[in-house]
Amino acid sequence: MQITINPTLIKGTIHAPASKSVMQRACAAALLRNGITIIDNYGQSNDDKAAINIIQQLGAKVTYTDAQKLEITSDGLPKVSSFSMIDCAESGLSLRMFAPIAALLNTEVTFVGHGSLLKRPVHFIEAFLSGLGVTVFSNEGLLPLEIKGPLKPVNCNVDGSITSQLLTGILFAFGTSAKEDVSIEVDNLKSKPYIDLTLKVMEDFGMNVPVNDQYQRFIFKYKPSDSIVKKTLNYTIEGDWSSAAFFMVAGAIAGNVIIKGLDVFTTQADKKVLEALQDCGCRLSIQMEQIEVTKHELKAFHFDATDCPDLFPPLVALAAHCNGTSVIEGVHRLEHKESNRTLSLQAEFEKLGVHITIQDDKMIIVRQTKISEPLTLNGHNDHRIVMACAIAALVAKAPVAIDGIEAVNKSYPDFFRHLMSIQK
Ligand SMILES: O=C(O)C1=C[C@@H](OP(=O)(O)O)[C@@H](O)[C@H](O)C1
Ligand SMILES: C=C(OP(=O)(O)O)C(=O)O
Repeated sequence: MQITINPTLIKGTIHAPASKSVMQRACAAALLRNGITIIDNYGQSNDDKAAINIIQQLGAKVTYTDAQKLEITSDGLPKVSSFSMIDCAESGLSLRMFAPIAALLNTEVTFVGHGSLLKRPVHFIEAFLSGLGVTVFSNEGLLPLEIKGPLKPVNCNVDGSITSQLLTGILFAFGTSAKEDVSIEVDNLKSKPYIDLTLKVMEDFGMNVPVNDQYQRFIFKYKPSDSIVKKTLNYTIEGDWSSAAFFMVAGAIAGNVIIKGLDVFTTQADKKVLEALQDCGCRLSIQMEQIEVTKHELKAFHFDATDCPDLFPPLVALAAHCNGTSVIEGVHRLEHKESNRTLSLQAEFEKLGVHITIQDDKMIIVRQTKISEPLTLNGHNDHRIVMACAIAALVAKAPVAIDGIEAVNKSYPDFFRHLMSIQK
């Protein structure tokens, strides 16, 4: 599907969608909890739907209540009736988080996926799980991934340099099954705040939470598990800073946006977008109930996105409108996302007259002359590239068409409806 964005000023209020990072973790935690969990403000993106389907496959009962909530009933142990196919759609987190959880079973399960997930590596999941005695086969480092446990938690080592998502899954799996003190050594962990988020959700769900020794070691102290059914847990999914970042940038470059529904005390990694907005000189008002961003003369900024890689696309759209040369660090984190985001951002922003060069781990972004003819951008089947292009198009000199806009369904199905609602 294609959309054409005409350059325009914007003004209005957006309610941030539910965080898919929190929602998918809450699904995992509800599966591993013995009792009923009622989820309010549940996510409805494709990644959220993938996690809901997966926990059903792994034995949880999920119903949608009249009060627009999600009720999840589980006896706390993943289970499958016989050979089972677990479909992660395009969600990297669902694959990497549920693989160690499904490995707790002694039944064979096969993880499959679609679209961009078919190109994302699984060799590190294979290496880690087979080191723990799990039988694992991949398709030469790609999906499908066959797993047959049972995984037994023992002292182990995991590489955190490509992604934090596998560690998230290991923490959930160990938190539910450790029968003695165990520690997980982690090398070179990236995306650290996502691990804070995992520990926070584990705590909220009453799980056995490990001690975090400077993100290098996670130590579980044995807690005997009780088999009694716990009382119903009500859990609300907080708003998503990663999605909201696009509209904050839109306010900074093209008018005025108020964003509601965000927790300013969150552990979400992408709250760090506020630092870039502060540095570039837009007008920013941060209150408990809302964040307001208003257009102003913008200057170049320097930002380290190593631990919040999803901010690259919106921050490139911001840098593209700043005077001077902006630098964003953490380029090595971009290769294994829905597209190779370094290449996608370079290709599409070049068409908009923005020059992006790479120096080792740094992305250098320089605004050049704006192109005054209508042009067509490619979304690279990557939701964040589509959203970055759409925001940048608000301040182009001519109409900009964007192909493949359905990719936004992965994280933010309402993105274009929200964007239309604030165009003046
Ligand atoms: O745990 C999570 O919810 C996520 C972790 C990050 O991935 P990496 O740990 O691979 O950087 C992030 O990019 C992804 O969108 C969501
Ligand atoms: C990379 C992303 O998600 P995931 O890795 O969970 O597919 C994302 O949402 O940008």
